[in-house]
Amino acid sequence: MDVEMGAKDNRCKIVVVGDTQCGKTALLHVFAKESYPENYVPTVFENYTASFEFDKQRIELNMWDTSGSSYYDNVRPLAYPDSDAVLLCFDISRPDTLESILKKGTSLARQIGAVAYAECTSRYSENTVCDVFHVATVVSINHGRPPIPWAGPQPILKRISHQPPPTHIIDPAPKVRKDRAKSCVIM
Ligand SMILES: Nc1nc2c(ncn2[C@@H]2O[C@H](COP(=O)(O)OP(=O)(O)OP(=O)(O)O)[C@@H](O)[C@H]2O)c(=O)[nH]1
Repeated sequence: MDVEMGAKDNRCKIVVVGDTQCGKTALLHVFAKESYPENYVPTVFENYTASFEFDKQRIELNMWDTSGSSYYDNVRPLAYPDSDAVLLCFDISRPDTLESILKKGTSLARQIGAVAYAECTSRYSENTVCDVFHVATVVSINHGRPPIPWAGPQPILKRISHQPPPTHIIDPAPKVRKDRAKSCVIM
């Protein structure tokens, strides 16, 4: 996760990438609009905002939803400049989406120094979605450091573990819990 936090305004730009239909829009919709989108509408580019108080600071997240379609491979990178965090998403019930994001995203993750891994289900648990964005926020305001000091007593961060070195991401593969998790995020 690449993090460059504006010290004065606490504004973060978070870009969400991953294969088509892996659940990016649902993730953002649940977090920013507190509702689950029942109908699938393919995204080209979409922006969401959310503001909240975190660790006695006012945080404003500006979240960029991108298309997972290869048709937009050339325009997607236009979203990356100035981002504080890039969420590399995959669908835990579709291993091909993990392979794909690892192929496309591992060099990006290495380049930017990915720091955390989280699972969530937008459909069944808003809390798990909040976990993802809380960790993204923690890492952002910690200037890219993984959320170790936060991982203990706070249930909200329980699911979060350090991302292993990229070569270990697939082996062992993340546990598949099709009933609960849909979207997973490597930050
Ligand atoms: N069961 C389940 N389905 C989900 C979940 N999140 C998204 N979906 C479904 O997966 C489909 C795709 O979701 P989107 O969020 O639109 O996927 P996307 O990654 O934004 O897709 P693109 O715009 O094509 O890149 C939709 O039918 C959603 O209802 C989830 O957590 N659980």
